Amino acid sequence: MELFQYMEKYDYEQVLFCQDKESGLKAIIVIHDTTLGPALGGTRMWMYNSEEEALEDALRLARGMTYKNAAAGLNLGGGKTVIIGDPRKDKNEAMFRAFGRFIQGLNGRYITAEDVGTTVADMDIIYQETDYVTGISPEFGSSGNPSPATAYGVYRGMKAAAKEAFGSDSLEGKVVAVQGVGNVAYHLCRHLHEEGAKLIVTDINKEAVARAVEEFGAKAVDPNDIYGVECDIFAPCALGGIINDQTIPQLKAKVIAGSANNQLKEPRHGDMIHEMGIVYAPDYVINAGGVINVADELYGYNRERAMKKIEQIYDNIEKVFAIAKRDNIPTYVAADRMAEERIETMRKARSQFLQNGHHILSRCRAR
Ligand SMILES: NC(=O)C1=CN([C@@H]2O[C@H](COP(=O)(O)OP(=O)(O)OC[C@H]3O[C@@H](n4cnc5c(N)ncnc54)[C@H](O)[C@@H]3O)[C@@H](O)[C@H]2O)C=CC1
Ligand SMILES: CC(C)CC(=O)C(=O)O
Repeated sequence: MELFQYMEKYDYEQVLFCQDKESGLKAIIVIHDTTLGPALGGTRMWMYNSEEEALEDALRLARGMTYKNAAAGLNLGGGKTVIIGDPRKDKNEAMFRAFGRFIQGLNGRYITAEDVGTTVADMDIIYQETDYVTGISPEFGSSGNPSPATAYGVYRGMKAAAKEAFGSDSLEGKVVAVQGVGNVAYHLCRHLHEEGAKLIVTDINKEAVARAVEEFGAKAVDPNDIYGVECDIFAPCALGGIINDQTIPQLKAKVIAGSANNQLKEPRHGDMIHEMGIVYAPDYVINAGGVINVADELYGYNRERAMKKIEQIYDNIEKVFAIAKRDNIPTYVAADRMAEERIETMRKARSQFLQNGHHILSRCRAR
Protein backbone atom coordinates (compact mmCIF):
# COMPACT_ATOMS: atom_id res chain seq x y z
CA MET A 1 0.00 0.00 0.00
CA GLU A 2 1.19 3.52 -0.80
CA LEU A 3 0.42 4.92 2.66
CA PHE A 4 0.50 8.64 1.93
CA GLN A 5 -1.56 8.13 -1.22
CA TYR A 6 -4.18 6.24 0.80
CA MET A 7 -4.11 8.86 3.57
CA GLU A 8 -4.64 11.61 1.03
CA LYS A 9 -7.49 9.76 -0.69
CA TYR A 10 -9.52 9.39 2.52
CA ASP A 11 -8.16 12.44 4.33
CA TYR A 12 -6.36 10.79 7.28
CA GLU A 13 -4.59 13.14 9.68
CA GLN A 14 -2.01 10.95 11.37
CA VAL A 15 -0.66 7.40 11.59
CA LEU A 16 1.61 6.49 14.49
CA PHE A 17 3.66 3.29 14.66
CA CYS A 18 4.55 2.43 18.28
CA GLN A 19 7.16 -0.17 19.22
CA ASP A 20 8.54 -1.30 22.56
CA LYS A 21 11.04 -4.16 22.35
CA GLU A 22 11.00 -5.17 26.03
CA SER A 23 7.24 -5.70 26.24
CA GLY A 24 6.75 -6.74 22.61
CA LEU A 25 4.36 -3.86 21.90
CA LYS A 26 3.69 -3.33 18.21
CA ALA A 27 0.81 -0.87 17.88
CA ILE A 28 -0.58 1.33 15.12
CA ILE A 29 -2.60 4.36 16.24
CA VAL A 30 -4.58 6.01 13.45
CA ILE A 31 -6.22 9.41 13.83
CA HIS A 32 -8.57 9.90 10.90
CA ASP A 33 -10.36 13.20 11.49
CA THR A 34 -10.63 15.58 14.44
CA THR A 35 -13.01 18.15 13.01
CA LEU A 36 -15.66 17.40 15.63
CA GLY A 37 -13.28 16.87 18.57
CA PRO A 38 -10.58 14.52 19.83
CA ALA A 39 -10.45 11.17 18.05
CA LEU A 40 -12.08 8.43 20.14
CA GLY A 41 -11.93 4.76 19.23
CA GLY A 42 -11.01 1.47 20.83
CA THR A 43 -7.88 -0.65 20.79
CA ARG A 44 -8.07 -3.97 19.00
CA MET A 45 -5.55 -6.74 19.72
CA TRP A 46 -5.49 -9.40 17.05
CA MET A 47 -3.21 -12.00 15.42
CA TYR A 48 -2.78 -10.29 12.08
CA ASN A 49 -1.14 -12.30 9.32
CA SER A 50 1.02 -9.34 8.31
CA GLU A 51 1.80 -5.75 9.23
CA GLU A 52 0.03 -4.70 6.04
CA GLU A 53 -3.17 -6.41 7.19
CA ALA A 54 -2.92 -4.73 10.61
CA LEU A 55 -2.40 -1.31 9.03
CA GLU A 56 -5.35 -1.78 6.68
CA ASP A 57 -7.58 -2.80 9.59
CA ALA A 58 -6.47 0.20 11.69
CA LEU A 59 -7.07 2.61 8.81
CA ARG A 60 -10.54 1.28 8.01
CA LEU A 61 -11.58 1.11 11.67
CA ALA A 62 -10.37 4.67 12.40
CA ARG A 63 -12.29 6.14 9.48
CA GLY A 64 -15.35 4.17 10.59
CA MET A 65 -15.07 5.87 14.00
CA THR A 66 -15.17 9.33 12.39
CA TYR A 67 -18.45 8.40 10.74
CA LYS A 68 -19.78 6.59 13.83
CA ASN A 69 -19.10 9.47 16.18
CA ALA A 70 -20.50 12.02 13.75
CA ALA A 71 -23.66 10.02 13.05
CA ALA A 72 -24.22 9.48 16.78
CA GLY A 73 -24.16 13.23 17.36
CA LEU A 74 -20.98 13.11 19.46
CA ASN A 75 -18.46 15.95 19.56
CA LEU A 76 -15.67 13.52 18.78
CA GLY A 77 -13.47 12.69 15.85
CA GLY A 78 -12.43 9.23 14.73
CA GLY A 79 -9.40 7.12 15.57
CA LYS A 80 -8.47 3.57 16.42
CA THR A 81 -5.52 1.44 17.48
CA VAL A 82 -4.54 -2.08 16.57
CA ILE A 83 -1.98 -4.03 18.59
CA ILE A 84 -0.39 -6.92 16.74
CA GLY A 85 -0.44 -10.06 18.89
CA ASP A 86 -2.48 -12.87 20.36
CA PRO A 87 -4.68 -11.46 23.13
CA ARG A 88 -4.66 -14.86 24.90
CA LYS A 89 -0.85 -15.20 24.98
CA ASP A 90 1.01 -11.99 24.24
CA LYS A 91 -0.42 -9.47 26.73
CA ASN A 92 1.63 -8.13 29.63
CA GLU A 93 1.48 -5.18 31.97
CA ALA A 94 4.52 -3.44 30.47
CA MET A 95 2.95 -3.60 27.01
CA PHE A 96 -0.13 -1.62 28.05
CA ARG A 97 1.94 0.79 30.18
CA ALA A 98 4.17 1.50 27.16
CA PHE A 99 1.09 1.92 24.99
CA GLY A 100 -0.45 4.31 27.55
CA ARG A 101 2.66 6.49 27.35
CA PHE A 102 2.37 6.71 23.58
CA ILE A 103 -1.26 7.82 23.95
CA GLN A 104 -0.29 10.42 26.57
CA GLY A 105 2.27 11.77 24.10
CA LEU A 106 -0.60 12.65 21.76
CA ASN A 107 -1.81 15.11 24.39
CA GLY A 108 -5.53 14.36 24.04
CA ARG A 109 -5.74 14.11 20.25
CA TYR A 110 -6.65 10.43 20.70
CA ILE A 111 -8.70 8.74 23.44
CA THR A 112 -8.88 4.97 23.63
CA ALA A 113 -11.27 2.27 24.93
CA GLU A 114 -11.86 -1.49 24.50
CA ASP A 115 -12.35 -3.35 21.25
CA VAL A 116 -11.92 -6.98 20.22
CA GLY A 117 -9.10 -8.57 22.25
CA THR A 118 -8.87 -5.91 24.98
CA THR A 119 -10.62 -5.68 28.34
CA VAL A 120 -11.43 -3.32 31.20
CA ALA A 121 -8.36 -4.71 33.03
CA ASP A 122 -6.15 -3.66 30.08
CA MET A 123 -7.70 -0.17 30.12
CA ASP A 124 -6.97 0.08 33.86
CA ILE A 125 -3.29 -0.53 33.14
CA ILE A 126 -3.28 2.08 30.36
CA TYR A 127 -4.91 4.51 32.83
CA GLN A 128 -1.78 4.35 34.98
CA GLU A 129 0.05 6.22 32.21
CA THR A 130 -2.57 8.42 30.59
CA ASP A 131 -5.80 10.31 31.24
CA TYR A 132 -6.93 9.66 27.69
CA VAL A 133 -8.58 6.29 28.21
CA THR A 134 -12.25 5.43 28.80
CA GLY A 135 -14.04 2.21 29.67
CA ILE A 136 -11.88 1.69 32.77
CA SER A 137 -13.24 0.16 35.99
CA PRO A 138 -16.36 1.83 37.44
CA GLU A 139 -14.54 2.40 40.77
CA PHE A 140 -12.52 5.11 39.00
CA GLY A 141 -15.80 6.86 38.08
CA SER A 142 -15.78 5.31 34.63
CA SER A 143 -18.46 3.54 32.60
CA GLY A 144 -16.73 0.13 32.60
CA ASN A 145 -17.10 -2.43 29.83
CA PRO A 146 -18.85 -0.83 26.80
CA SER A 147 -20.13 -4.14 25.36
CA PRO A 148 -23.53 -4.28 27.15
CA ALA A 149 -24.20 -0.71 25.99
CA THR A 150 -23.25 -1.62 22.43
CA ALA A 151 -25.54 -4.65 22.61
CA TYR A 152 -28.47 -2.56 23.81
CA GLY A 153 -27.97 -0.12 20.94
CA VAL A 154 -27.83 -2.96 18.41
CA TYR A 155 -31.02 -4.38 19.90
CA ARG A 156 -32.77 -0.99 19.54
CA GLY A 157 -31.49 -0.54 15.99
CA MET A 158 -32.52 -4.08 15.07
CA LYS A 159 -36.07 -3.29 16.17
CA ALA A 160 -36.12 -0.22 13.92
CA ALA A 161 -34.86 -2.34 11.02
CA ALA A 162 -37.49 -5.00 11.73
CA LYS A 163 -40.18 -2.32 11.58
CA GLU A 164 -38.90 -1.25 8.16
CA ALA A 165 -38.78 -4.82 6.83
CA PHE A 166 -41.77 -6.48 8.51
CA GLY A 167 -44.04 -3.55 9.43
CA SER A 168 -43.67 -4.13 13.18
CA ASP A 169 -40.71 -3.69 15.50
CA SER A 170 -41.62 -6.72 17.59
CA LEU A 171 -38.92 -9.39 17.53
CA GLU A 172 -41.10 -12.00 19.17
CA GLY A 173 -40.96 -15.19 17.11
CA LYS A 174 -38.40 -13.75 14.70
CA VAL A 175 -35.46 -16.01 13.87
CA VAL A 176 -32.15 -14.20 14.37
CA ALA A 177 -28.86 -15.74 13.16
CA VAL A 178 -25.98 -14.40 15.23
CA GLN A 179 -22.39 -14.69 14.00
CA GLY A 180 -19.96 -14.55 16.94
CA VAL A 181 -21.32 -14.69 20.47
CA GLY A 182 -18.59 -12.73 22.24
CA ASN A 183 -18.84 -9.74 24.57
CA VAL A 184 -21.44 -7.78 22.61
CA ALA A 185 -23.47 -10.61 21.12
CA TYR A 186 -23.88 -12.42 24.44
CA HIS A 187 -25.81 -9.40 25.77
CA LEU A 188 -27.61 -8.94 22.46
CA CYS A 189 -28.79 -12.57 22.62
CA ARG A 190 -30.08 -11.92 26.14
CA HIS A 191 -32.25 -9.00 24.95
CA LEU A 192 -33.49 -11.01 21.98
CA HIS A 193 -34.26 -14.06 24.11
CA GLU A 194 -36.16 -11.91 26.61
CA GLU A 195 -38.32 -10.56 23.78
CA GLY A 196 -39.08 -14.05 22.48
CA ALA A 197 -36.85 -14.20 19.40
CA LYS A 198 -35.49 -17.58 18.28
CA LEU A 199 -31.71 -17.70 18.08
CA ILE A 200 -29.29 -19.50 15.77
CA VAL A 201 -25.68 -18.90 16.81
CA THR A 202 -22.16 -19.68 15.73
CA ASP A 203 -18.66 -18.94 16.99
CA ILE A 204 -15.17 -20.33 16.53
CA ASN A 205 -15.04 -20.44 20.34
CA LYS A 206 -16.97 -23.53 21.43
CA GLU A 207 -17.46 -22.30 25.02
CA ALA A 208 -19.14 -19.12 23.80
CA VAL A 209 -21.54 -21.21 21.71
CA ALA A 210 -22.27 -23.59 24.59
CA ARG A 211 -23.18 -20.66 26.86
CA ALA A 212 -25.68 -19.25 24.33
CA VAL A 213 -27.22 -22.68 23.79
CA GLU A 214 -27.58 -23.28 27.51
CA GLU A 215 -28.76 -19.83 28.61
CA PHE A 216 -30.91 -18.79 25.64
CA GLY A 217 -31.96 -22.08 24.06
CA ALA A 218 -30.07 -21.11 20.90
CA LYS A 219 -29.49 -23.56 18.07
CA ALA A 220 -25.80 -23.89 17.16
CA VAL A 221 -24.41 -24.17 13.62
CA ASP A 222 -20.89 -24.37 12.18
CA PRO A 223 -19.22 -21.02 11.39
CA ASN A 224 -19.41 -21.54 7.62
CA ASP A 225 -23.13 -22.41 7.73
CA ILE A 226 -24.41 -19.25 9.42
CA TYR A 227 -24.86 -17.27 6.19
CA GLY A 228 -27.25 -19.73 4.58
CA VAL A 229 -29.54 -20.57 7.52
CA GLU A 230 -33.27 -19.89 7.24
CA CYS A 231 -33.80 -16.76 9.32
CA ASP A 232 -35.46 -13.35 9.38
CA ILE A 233 -32.48 -11.35 10.61
CA PHE A 234 -28.73 -11.87 10.20
CA ALA A 235 -26.67 -10.28 13.00
CA PRO A 236 -22.94 -10.17 12.20
CA CYS A 237 -21.21 -9.72 15.56
CA ALA A 238 -17.69 -11.07 14.90
CA LEU A 239 -15.21 -9.42 12.52
CA GLY A 240 -15.57 -7.27 9.41
CA GLY A 241 -15.76 -7.96 5.67
CA ILE A 242 -18.37 -10.70 6.01
CA ILE A 243 -20.83 -9.23 3.49
CA ASN A 244 -18.97 -10.21 0.34
CA ASP A 245 -19.18 -12.03 -3.00
CA GLN A 246 -19.09 -15.47 -1.36
CA THR A 247 -21.64 -14.83 1.42
CA ILE A 248 -24.25 -12.64 -0.29
CA PRO A 249 -25.65 -15.40 -2.55
CA GLN A 250 -26.20 -17.58 0.54
CA LEU A 251 -28.19 -15.02 2.56
CA LYS A 252 -31.84 -15.77 3.32
CA ALA A 253 -32.39 -12.97 5.84
CA LYS A 254 -34.52 -9.90 5.08
CA VAL A 255 -32.59 -7.77 7.56
CA ILE A 256 -28.88 -7.39 8.38
CA ALA A 257 -28.34 -5.77 11.76
CA GLY A 258 -25.33 -6.55 13.94
CA SER A 259 -22.46 -5.10 15.95
CA ALA A 260 -19.45 -5.92 13.76
CA ASN A 261 -17.48 -2.99 12.40
CA ASN A 262 -16.91 -2.71 8.62
CA GLN A 263 -19.40 -5.42 7.67
CA LEU A 264 -19.33 -4.63 3.94
CA LYS A 265 -16.15 -5.96 2.36
CA GLU A 266 -16.42 -3.26 -0.30
CA PRO A 267 -19.01 -0.52 -0.91
CA ARG A 268 -20.38 -2.41 -3.94
CA HIS A 269 -21.54 -5.16 -1.56
CA GLY A 270 -23.84 -2.58 0.02
CA ASP A 271 -25.30 -1.97 -3.43
CA MET A 272 -25.76 -5.70 -3.98
CA ILE A 273 -27.78 -6.27 -0.80
CA HIS A 274 -29.78 -3.12 -1.52
CA GLU A 275 -30.75 -4.50 -4.93
CA MET A 276 -31.79 -7.77 -3.28
CA GLY A 277 -34.22 -5.82 -1.08
CA ILE A 278 -32.38 -6.62 2.15
CA VAL A 279 -32.83 -3.99 4.85
CA TYR A 280 -29.30 -3.16 6.01
CA ALA A 281 -28.84 -1.23 9.27
CA PRO A 282 -25.45 0.44 8.64
CA ASP A 283 -22.84 -0.95 11.06
CA TYR A 284 -21.47 2.26 12.48
CA VAL A 285 -24.93 3.68 13.18
CA ILE A 286 -26.32 0.59 14.90
CA ASN A 287 -23.17 -0.25 16.92
CA ALA A 288 -22.58 3.21 18.41
CA GLY A 289 -23.92 2.31 21.88
CA GLY A 290 -20.48 1.56 23.31
CA VAL A 291 -18.89 4.77 22.14
CA ILE A 292 -21.91 6.79 23.28
CA ASN A 293 -21.52 5.18 26.69
CA VAL A 294 -17.79 5.84 27.07
CA ALA A 295 -18.11 9.34 25.58
CA ASP A 296 -20.41 10.25 28.43
CA GLU A 297 -17.35 10.01 30.71
CA LEU A 298 -16.17 13.30 29.21
CA TYR A 299 -19.01 15.00 31.15
CA GLY A 300 -18.73 12.88 34.32
CA TYR A 301 -20.36 9.52 33.65
CA ASN A 302 -24.14 9.35 34.13
CA ARG A 303 -25.60 5.99 33.15
CA GLU A 304 -29.17 7.24 32.80
CA ARG A 305 -28.12 10.03 30.42
CA ALA A 306 -25.97 7.63 28.39
CA MET A 307 -28.74 5.00 28.09
CA LYS A 308 -31.22 7.65 26.92
CA LYS A 309 -28.85 8.57 24.11
CA ILE A 310 -28.29 4.90 23.24
CA GLU A 311 -32.08 4.39 23.00
CA GLN A 312 -32.04 6.96 20.20
CA ILE A 313 -30.13 4.57 17.94
CA TYR A 314 -33.65 3.41 17.00
CA ASP A 315 -34.39 6.94 15.71
CA ASN A 316 -30.98 7.26 14.05
CA ILE A 317 -31.58 4.06 12.08
CA GLU A 318 -35.04 5.34 11.08
CA LYS A 319 -33.42 8.60 9.96
CA VAL A 320 -31.00 6.66 7.74
CA PHE A 321 -33.88 4.71 6.16
CA ALA A 322 -35.74 7.98 5.52
CA ILE A 323 -32.71 9.55 3.78
CA ALA A 324 -32.24 6.37 1.71
CA LYS A 325 -35.85 6.53 0.55
CA ARG A 326 -35.81 10.29 -0.05
CA ASP A 327 -32.66 10.15 -2.18
CA ASN A 328 -33.26 6.66 -3.60
CA ILE A 329 -29.90 5.36 -2.40
CA PRO A 330 -28.70 2.32 -0.40
CA THR A 331 -28.72 2.74 3.38
CA TYR A 332 -24.93 2.61 3.70
CA VAL A 333 -24.69 5.65 1.40
CA ALA A 334 -27.46 7.39 3.35
CA ALA A 335 -25.54 6.87 6.60
CA ASP A 336 -22.36 8.32 5.07
CA ARG A 337 -24.35 11.31 3.84
CA MET A 338 -25.80 11.90 7.32
CA ALA A 339 -22.35 11.75 8.97
CA GLU A 340 -20.58 13.83 6.31
CA GLU A 341 -23.26 16.54 6.44
CA ARG A 342 -22.74 16.92 10.19
CA ILE A 343 -18.96 17.11 9.88
CA GLU A 344 -19.17 19.71 7.10
CA THR A 345 -21.77 21.80 8.94
CA MET A 346 -19.63 21.85 12.07
CA ARG A 347 -16.47 22.60 10.11
CA LYS A 348 -18.19 25.71 8.72
CA ALA A 349 -19.71 26.71 12.07
CA ARG A 350 -16.21 26.68 13.54
CA SER A 351 -14.52 28.63 10.80
CA GLN A 352 -14.64 31.97 12.65
CA PHE A 353 -11.61 32.81 14.76
CA LEU A 354 -11.91 31.98 18.45
CA GLN A 355 -9.19 32.90 20.84
CA ASN A 356 -8.50 29.64 22.58
CA GLY A 357 -7.26 30.43 26.04
CA HIS A 358 -4.18 32.31 24.85
CA HIS A 359 -4.22 36.02 24.21
CA ILE A 360 -2.97 36.83 20.73
CA LEU A 361 -1.25 40.06 21.81
CA SER A 362 2.09 39.31 23.39
CA ARG A 363 1.90 42.24 25.85
CA CYS A 364 -1.37 40.78 27.23
CA ARG A 365 0.05 37.23 27.40
CA ALA A 366 2.74 38.45 29.80
CA ARG A 367 0.19 39.59 32.41
N1 LIG B 1 -17.29 -4.27 22.29
C1 LIG B 1 -17.93 -3.19 21.87
O1 LIG B 1 -18.47 -2.41 22.68
C2 LIG B 1 -18.03 -2.91 20.41
C3 LIG B 1 -17.75 -3.88 19.47
N2 LIG B 1 -17.92 -3.60 18.14
C4 LIG B 1 -17.63 -4.63 17.15
O2 LIG B 1 -18.47 -5.77 17.38
C5 LIG B 1 -17.76 -6.96 17.04
C6 LIG B 1 -17.71 -7.89 18.26
O3 LIG B 1 -17.06 -7.23 19.33
P1 LIG B 1 -16.88 -7.93 20.75
O4 LIG B 1 -18.09 -8.69 21.10
O5 LIG B 1 -16.39 -6.86 21.65
O6 LIG B 1 -15.69 -8.91 20.43
P2 LIG B 1 -15.41 -10.38 21.03
O7 LIG B 1 -14.02 -10.71 20.66
O8 LIG B 1 -15.81 -10.45 22.47
O9 LIG B 1 -16.45 -11.27 20.22
C7 LIG B 1 -16.24 -11.63 18.89
C8 LIG B 1 -16.58 -13.11 18.80
O10 LIG B 1 -16.53 -13.49 17.44
C9 LIG B 1 -15.95 -14.77 17.36
N3 LIG B 1 -15.45 -14.96 16.01
C10 LIG B 1 -14.32 -14.47 15.43
N4 LIG B 1 -14.23 -14.88 14.17
C11 LIG B 1 -15.32 -15.63 13.93
C12 LIG B 1 -15.81 -16.35 12.79
N5 LIG B 1 -15.14 -16.36 11.63
N6 LIG B 1 -16.97 -17.02 12.89
C13 LIG B 1 -17.66 -17.03 14.06
N7 LIG B 1 -17.24 -16.38 15.17
C14 LIG B 1 -16.09 -15.70 15.10
C15 LIG B 1 -14.89 -14.77 18.44
O11 LIG B 1 -14.52 -16.08 18.82
C16 LIG B 1 -15.59 -14.01 19.56
O12 LIG B 1 -16.30 -14.86 20.44
C17 LIG B 1 -16.38 -6.50 16.54
O13 LIG B 1 -16.41 -6.33 15.15
C18 LIG B 1 -16.21 -5.14 17.21
O14 LIG B 1 -15.31 -4.30 16.53
C19 LIG B 1 -18.41 -2.41 17.70
C20 LIG B 1 -18.72 -1.43 18.58
C21 LIG B 1 -18.49 -1.57 20.00
C1 LIG C 1 -15.75 0.05 21.80
C2 LIG C 1 -16.06 1.50 21.71
C3 LIG C 1 -15.97 2.12 23.06
C4 LIG C 1 -15.34 2.28 20.72
C5 LIG C 1 -15.03 1.61 19.42
O1 LIG C 1 -13.88 1.38 19.12
C6 LIG C 1 -16.09 1.17 18.53
O2 LIG C 1 -17.24 1.60 18.66
O3 LIG C 1 -15.79 0.39 17.60
